Amino acid sequence: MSVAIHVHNVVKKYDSGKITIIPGLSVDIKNGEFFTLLGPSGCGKTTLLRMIAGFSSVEDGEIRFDDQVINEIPAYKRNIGMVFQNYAIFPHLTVKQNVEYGLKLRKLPKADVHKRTEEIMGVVQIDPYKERLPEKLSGGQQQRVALARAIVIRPNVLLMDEPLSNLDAKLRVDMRTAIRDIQKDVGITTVYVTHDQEEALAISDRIAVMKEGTIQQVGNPREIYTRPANTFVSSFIGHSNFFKGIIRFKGNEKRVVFQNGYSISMNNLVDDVTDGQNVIIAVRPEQFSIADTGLKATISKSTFLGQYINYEVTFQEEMTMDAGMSCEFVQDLGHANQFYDLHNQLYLAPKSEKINVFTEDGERSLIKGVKKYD
Ligand SMILES: Nc1ncnc2c1ncn2[C@@H]1O[C@H](COP(=O)(O)OP(=O)(O)OP(=O)(O)O)[C@@H](O)[C@H]1O
Repeated sequence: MSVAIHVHNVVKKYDSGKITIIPGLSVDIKNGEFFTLLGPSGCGKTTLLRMIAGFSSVEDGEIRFDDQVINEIPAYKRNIGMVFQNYAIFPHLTVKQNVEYGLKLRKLPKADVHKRTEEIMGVVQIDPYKERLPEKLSGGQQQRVALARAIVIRPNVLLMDEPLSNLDAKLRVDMRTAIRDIQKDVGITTVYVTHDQEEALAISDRIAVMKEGTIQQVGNPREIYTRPANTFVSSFIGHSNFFKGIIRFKGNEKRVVFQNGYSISMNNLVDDVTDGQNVIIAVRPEQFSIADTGLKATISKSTFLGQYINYEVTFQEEMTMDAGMSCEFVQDLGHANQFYDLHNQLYLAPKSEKINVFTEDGERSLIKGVKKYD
């Protein structure tokens, strides 16, 4: 029976309380949801996952599965399925024996063991190799075995820690689609850890973006990408070009003005912005269009990526947040009719309806709830 997971004010300390890794974190994960913890290395994703699993103690706060507090329940009684980066399957057992293992441990009747094993091997598509030893399987196939072994026991929750990071790029993409489909098929609450933002966007119902043991934002992939809560999320998920700017009121209209005087009208800024307020304007590489006037950019590098050309550009130093910052824009080859070489100069104009504006310290978004995106 799949459950909701409630994490309430949870604290993690190491070194007899001297180091605090998670200072008090709360998050609610819905029943049946594919929920991803995403953040840079060392931010505490694995620590949080291990606390949910019961492998790591909880110093303060509470973790509940539905209504049941599980803080003191040992890992083996939490009925959890886990999949790790290093597949953790038994090398001396065949695929079928690996999958059966957890069921036999639970002393299920033989007929049930057989039925459930066959069923799951079908779901994750490993039945053709069921008599093989793991060493005779590819990485992707081994990871399917690990997944089958984790879900065959019908756990309350499925926890996955960077399960794809040992696979090559193409297989990662295939496997993430497979994992997503299988998770929806069996409908089990899943917490997935990754530091790969593209993977998180592709696979998740919702994502929690973490930094230094705190959650910066929780939202569905589209919200996280299009409406990041602060500049950390904005630059961690995809690329953002940050410019210094200032808010100007012109009658009923609110504008953000770049340092070179170029301005764009914003119709969805929060009410508490003030005339003359310093802000940070975040423009995604794909949010620029080439124009006759706007921000003057010089091409410093161009990379052909098949469907797109990615350009690195420099703007006037005082316009960007820091002088060494790499700025980027992309040109969709399907629509572009002119291409640029090194040192070429051009004007880039941000498409204003999607631009995010943040407070000067980058901590808060100044755009308020825009619900519809094109
Ligand atoms: N047993 C431990 N004792 C002391 N510090 C620890 C211990 N385990 C983890 N840490 C520290 O806790 C922090 C969070 O680690 P954690 O493994 O949760 O990060 P992560 O976000 O999963 O990173 P990665 O993506 O690199 O796996 C790190 O700074 C790590 O050094």
